[in-house]
Amino acid sequence: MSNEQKVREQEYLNGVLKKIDLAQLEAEAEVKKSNGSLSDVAKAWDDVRVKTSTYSGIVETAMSIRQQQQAIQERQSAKSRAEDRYKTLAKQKEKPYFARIDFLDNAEENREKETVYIGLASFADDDGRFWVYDWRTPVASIYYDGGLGQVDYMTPAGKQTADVVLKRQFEIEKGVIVTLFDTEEAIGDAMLLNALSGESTTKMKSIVTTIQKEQNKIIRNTDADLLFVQGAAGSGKTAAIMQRVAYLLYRYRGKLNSGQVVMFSPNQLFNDYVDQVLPELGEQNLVQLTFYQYASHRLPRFEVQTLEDRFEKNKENEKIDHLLGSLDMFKAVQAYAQDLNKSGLKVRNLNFRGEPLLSKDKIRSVYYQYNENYKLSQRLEATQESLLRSLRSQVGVQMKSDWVELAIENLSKQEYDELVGAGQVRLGDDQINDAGDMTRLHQLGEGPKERTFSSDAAERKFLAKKIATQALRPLAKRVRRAGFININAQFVDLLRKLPHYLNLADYQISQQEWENYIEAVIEKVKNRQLSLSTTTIYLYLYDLITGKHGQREIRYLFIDEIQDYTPFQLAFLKFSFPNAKFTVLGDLNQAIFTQDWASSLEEDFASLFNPDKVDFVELTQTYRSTKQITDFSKGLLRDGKTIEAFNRSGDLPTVKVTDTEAAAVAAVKKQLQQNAEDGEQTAIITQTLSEAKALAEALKDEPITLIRSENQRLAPGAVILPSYLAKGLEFDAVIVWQADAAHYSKDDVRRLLYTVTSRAMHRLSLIGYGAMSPMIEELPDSLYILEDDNV
Ligand SMILES: Nc1ncnc2c1ncn2[C@@H]1O[C@H](COP(=O)(O)OP(=O)(O)OP(=O)(O)O)[C@@H](O)[C@H]1O
Repeated sequence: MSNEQKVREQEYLNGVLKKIDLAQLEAEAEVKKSNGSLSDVAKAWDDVRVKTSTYSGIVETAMSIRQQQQAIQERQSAKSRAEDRYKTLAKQKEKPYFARIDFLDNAEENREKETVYIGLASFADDDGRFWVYDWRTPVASIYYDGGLGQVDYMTPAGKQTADVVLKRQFEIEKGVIVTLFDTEEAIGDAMLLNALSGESTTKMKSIVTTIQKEQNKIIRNTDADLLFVQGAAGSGKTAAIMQRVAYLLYRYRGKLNSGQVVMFSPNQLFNDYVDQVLPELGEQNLVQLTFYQYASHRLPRFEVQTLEDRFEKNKENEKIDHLLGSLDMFKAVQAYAQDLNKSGLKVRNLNFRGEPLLSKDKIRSVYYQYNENYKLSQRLEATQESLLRSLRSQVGVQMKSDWVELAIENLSKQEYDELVGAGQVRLGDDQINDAGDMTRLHQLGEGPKERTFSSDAAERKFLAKKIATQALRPLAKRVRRAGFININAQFVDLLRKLPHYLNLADYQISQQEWENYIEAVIEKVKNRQLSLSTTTIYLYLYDLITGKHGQREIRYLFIDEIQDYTPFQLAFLKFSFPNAKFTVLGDLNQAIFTQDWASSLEEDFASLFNPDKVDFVELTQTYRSTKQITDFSKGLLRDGKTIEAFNRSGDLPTVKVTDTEAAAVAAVKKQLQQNAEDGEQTAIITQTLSEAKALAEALKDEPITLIRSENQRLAPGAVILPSYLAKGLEFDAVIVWQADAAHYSKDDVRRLLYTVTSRAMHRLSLIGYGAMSPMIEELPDSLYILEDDNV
């Protein structure tokens, strides 16, 4: 790169910065102006005359209040627009752009060379000249999608082709170009290497300057209803979808807001880890939650199984879990619910004063009096209406009953006043808040009013009606909430009848095993506990019976770590978010909950969508770890060959197996100190929580934080955490604890070992005691350094 070119680029940069300065001054003036006009409008409140003596006066007052409100709203939004612009400009001033492309647009006849600078946001001056283009504009796609020469890119008007003649990348700091280089590749390795060599922080960063071609496909996909991303650990799946959200919010600005984008993430720690990416890109955060949070929010009275419990304690029922998580099960629930249209609804009596007022039989006969063409939801609605009518007619019956008579006699003065509404001060002028209040005031007339009755009988009737209505109100509420349906009994009934809807033998489950399982579930339900798979079935059944339509306003749904979901859960999410387009990310090699059947997940889920609307992207290149760490972790897998390490070099992983546990703890301490000296943030990853606790106790003199629950915050400095909480996260250095034969020898923890080792960016140490893990022993010696056990 000639010096002359560098000087010219710096001149361009200076020009941009000057324009940004000007624009910032304007934005500042705009903020001030809107502040001023806001206070003018506020003062105008004094001019609003409150006229309440005549109806036209009230209407006039209401109109001027409304106008006032509108004026304030307009000024307020002008103010926040100006403030947003000011903030964006301030950010742009630090680093207005990071790349430049020169190209000839094949669509244009005279084919003049165009130059486009690409940054985090567009910047145009008052004359409409674009100095910088947002990375999400169609033309910016050229930068990510190819090297020099012909490149296709998508615009809202269709596919375009450009002939790229220059790609230049910049590092700008405080208004000065630090480095710049031309590249022929999509994104130069040098830039990527630079981006990847940094230290980890507790927050994920945006990757816009170095988005890779395959990731760009994920980010800009707008066609698919289901976009399935399969990618190795550290291949940037999460990074890509965070940028995808920013892209979608930009592309559909005005039609889509961040509240309509939901992400299901593996744990709360992960939510914390990624929550800066979108704000860094100038967008608001999306809604993030875990499946556990979603389910337990919907079932507040149940204790839904936690991650810890799911991972550590519930491994005995694999066959049954397989069945409960299957699409067969999903369809069986549907078929069962369909049959409830004919018979079989489980209801409970609606008791009043200890007696059934609306008995089970009565409710059931109402429910089934409608013809078979009714949907379950219509049937329920019609039943509710009918039961509410019965309750209303009960008011008349109850009014004449002895208990009401007694209640009237026993009324205290205060209760009496409350019932008749006597002595209450009517709405006075001092209580007028808005035009609605004023209209009410007009209708009520003025002054407090005592209620008088024409006769004792009239008074008694009035009181009796009030008392009976009040007493029946909780029952009406239960009817409205469909509280007469005995959903627990219904759920157990579903499990009992399941063999009519699917073949247990397909899942190698005997009748006896199934019955035993049902007994265990009944016990759990009595204690208000549900496993994650049963929770989903329970919710689905409930939604089918009550006709819940799901959250229609959600437009995009992201599911990270999809391999830990069951097909049932996914089908349920599709049902619950009927208008959402799905982007799901997974790595079958990191399936730590669902094990073997994870391999059919992709197919199962895709079968729920129109095949023309399903896209699949595979990411094989990994970015997180050094080549040495990636080669080691992929070596642990039976079929890890397709994973390609990015060529960033570091030390070989070390493996140390000591004779005793105490010696292994000492080795961990030593490694921790070494990492701290080298400025590498360490995570010690254990298999289970109890092991994490035990090790934390043994290391209690070290500055280290135990992360025991997914709801905890990720702390800076060294941490110790169980494997299932490390999902999706990354650390400079990882120490895998108990990496030995006693803990890592069965094949079912192979993926787990892969998952935990792939969390390391720069340094990986495996420490255990007793015998070496056979999974490590199988690896070629060249992949790691075996340290002897003298500490
Ligand atoms: N194009 C890129 N440029 C710079 N850094 C990248 C790029 N792609 C990914 N990375 C970085 O690589 C690391 C791993 O990315 P990410 O966490 O998105 O991977 P993942 O596929 O979700 O991994 P896992 O399945 O293990 O959770 C992150 O630090 C991310 O910032």
